[in-house]
Amino acid sequence: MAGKGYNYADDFDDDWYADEDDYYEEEEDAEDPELAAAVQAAKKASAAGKPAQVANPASKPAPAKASQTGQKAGAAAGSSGGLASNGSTSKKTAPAANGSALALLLSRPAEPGPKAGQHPHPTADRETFPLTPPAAEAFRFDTPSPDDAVILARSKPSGAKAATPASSRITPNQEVRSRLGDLQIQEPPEADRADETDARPMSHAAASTSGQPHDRGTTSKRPLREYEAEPDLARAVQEALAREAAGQAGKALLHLVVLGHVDAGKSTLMGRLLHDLGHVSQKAAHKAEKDARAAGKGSFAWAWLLDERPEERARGVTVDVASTFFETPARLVRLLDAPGHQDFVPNMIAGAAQADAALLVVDGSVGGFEAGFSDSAGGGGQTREHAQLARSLGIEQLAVVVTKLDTCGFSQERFEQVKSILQPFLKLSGFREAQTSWLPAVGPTGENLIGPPVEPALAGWWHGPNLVQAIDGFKPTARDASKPLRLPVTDVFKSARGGAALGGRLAGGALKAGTRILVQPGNHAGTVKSVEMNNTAVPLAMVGDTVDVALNGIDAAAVSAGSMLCLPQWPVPLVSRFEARVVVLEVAMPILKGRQVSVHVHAAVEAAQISRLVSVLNPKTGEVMKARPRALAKGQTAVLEVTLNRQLCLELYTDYRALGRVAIRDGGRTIAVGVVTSLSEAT
Ligand SMILES: Nc1nc2c(ncn2[C@@H]2O[C@H](COP(=O)(O)OP(=O)(O)OP(=O)(O)O)[C@@H](O)[C@H]2O)c(=O)[nH]1
Repeated sequence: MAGKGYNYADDFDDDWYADEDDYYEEEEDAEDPELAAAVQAAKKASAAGKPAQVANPASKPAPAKASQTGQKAGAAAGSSGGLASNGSTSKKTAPAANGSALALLLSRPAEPGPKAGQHPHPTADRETFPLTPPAAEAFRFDTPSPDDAVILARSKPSGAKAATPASSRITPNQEVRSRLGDLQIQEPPEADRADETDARPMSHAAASTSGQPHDRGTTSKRPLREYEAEPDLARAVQEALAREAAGQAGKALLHLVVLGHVDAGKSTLMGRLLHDLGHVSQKAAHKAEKDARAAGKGSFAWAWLLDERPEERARGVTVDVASTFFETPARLVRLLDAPGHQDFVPNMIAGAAQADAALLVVDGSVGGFEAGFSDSAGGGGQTREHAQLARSLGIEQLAVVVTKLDTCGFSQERFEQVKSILQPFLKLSGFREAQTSWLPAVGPTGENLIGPPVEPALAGWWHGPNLVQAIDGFKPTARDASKPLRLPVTDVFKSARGGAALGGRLAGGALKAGTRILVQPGNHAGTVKSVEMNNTAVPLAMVGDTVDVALNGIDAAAVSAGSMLCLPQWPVPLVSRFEARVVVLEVAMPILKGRQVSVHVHAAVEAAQISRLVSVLNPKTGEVMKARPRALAKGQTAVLEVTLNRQLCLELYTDYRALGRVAIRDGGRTIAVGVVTSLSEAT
């Protein structure tokens, strides 16, 4: 059954799939009658070609109708290509009230996918999503995250088939040293080291039955550890890393994403911060204020400053994650500002996938916090989804900024109340207390942004960090330049002479003028003409850098967000199918085989189908609890297989963490998040 280059771990034995046609003919789960009833309902509906009315095992009392169901014949609506979008783009519309989950689920359009003639990887901002009320309480990550499951499974060699032979274990630093000689490598933080080291062997375990490295397919079969950079590139990297290690490379660059519910005050906070740090001219500030007032939105003046940056208009960004640079005393910060509305969660995913750390902005006003933190029953705020997605996308460092306390007399009690509610949730979502800081701030007046509070009612009790101090407390992700080049494209520009310039953050390797490159999908070969960082020409870009790369030989029309820049000798896998180890989030109905979804990974979005439910795992040990489950319910850790409508540039999580994290969405809600454990390359 396994396709070419498709390696299951022992756990995922092929014979699980042997009786695929009898998939629904097996006994129901006696231990879970509601789940069984849901599956039955979905099966019947599937056979009749109409939506199923299922009991929702997650939110027990409310029956809900499924608009998409598991199906034997694979005939779910929209499976053959572009899926409908409802075209809703309203940024400020409040999410629909809970109302009738049944009616709303039925009226829910499918997740939008690429349209005919559109590039396989539409940019995240082109996606629009309906306002869908979630039907169950948000998933509480009171079990280990997918990362933790990987680590736990890996750390249990005895009995756990996922373990890798010790001989094949190479720590990242060993790899780097063997590649870069005696170079002084900047040591990653303890936690990162453990994570990387633990995660690496699991890739073999997850992807191979033989203990051999994962077969990366027809075009990219060589194990990454065999990669050696071209001598001149290796030398340039070596020198750059040495300069950084010696502290001669200037301030470290931090990628920071700003998250939070709609209207929490994100743009106002950051607009005011840019102004106070001297990054905005008085003229621009006055213009933003005037424009905002003229539009009858005077209170949004600071937000307009951030939302309408001139460079964005000039460059025509293709991923709608506003991005700008600013400097603090200790850091050069690339700011990624994600809109808060649920329609824009895909943009938030694209932003968070590039970030080293996050600011989670929460509205501290009475009622404001409650709306943003509400679960599905209360309308479904984005605070929960953003926090869970951010952690699932790899963000470990968080500062929670409680805004709008000026509306309640800067009440310390209110601040503590918000913290006491949110902190346990964040902990359960996987954020460590030691890596989470808290602070109050008021965007419009600049309280506690770059200095201590001035307002006596706040200064009287707040003696903790201000916003800049919180940002300076974040550590940039350590660089590991030992792998081949991977640059997921987030921006495409046309240069004056018609050539292509691509923007994005390097997820692996390095490049410089003269480097021969390949753009996938499409097999477009070209050469790097020049590299710019923050609008300044630079001689070299390394993993972690955000750059604009001008190319010779590449037509801008052939590239779009979600494409990948790589080396011709080390092409990125083009994948038509993959397996992922996921945590099932808040699902209104169980996930069944055949469900139509959209897959979000780095800057790419692709329509897909859940083609197999491989196993349910013990979240604590990573061991298989049930093979070929009939359905996946909220909170379960599972392995599932996804078949993409079109090819996608994808990597194993253990090879490139940033490129192997996946969010699976349906109907405008994220239903599962996890890490890619196995690839099936396109033939
Ligand atoms: N009183 C008060 N109002 C604030 C504060 N921060 C923001 N606001 C107001 O809240 C409204 C929303 O602010 P934005 O900055 O646009 O919120 P946002 O989170 O960026 O919104 P989206 O981008 O739509 O998600 C504006 O009217 C701001 O003036 C604050 O600390 N106190």
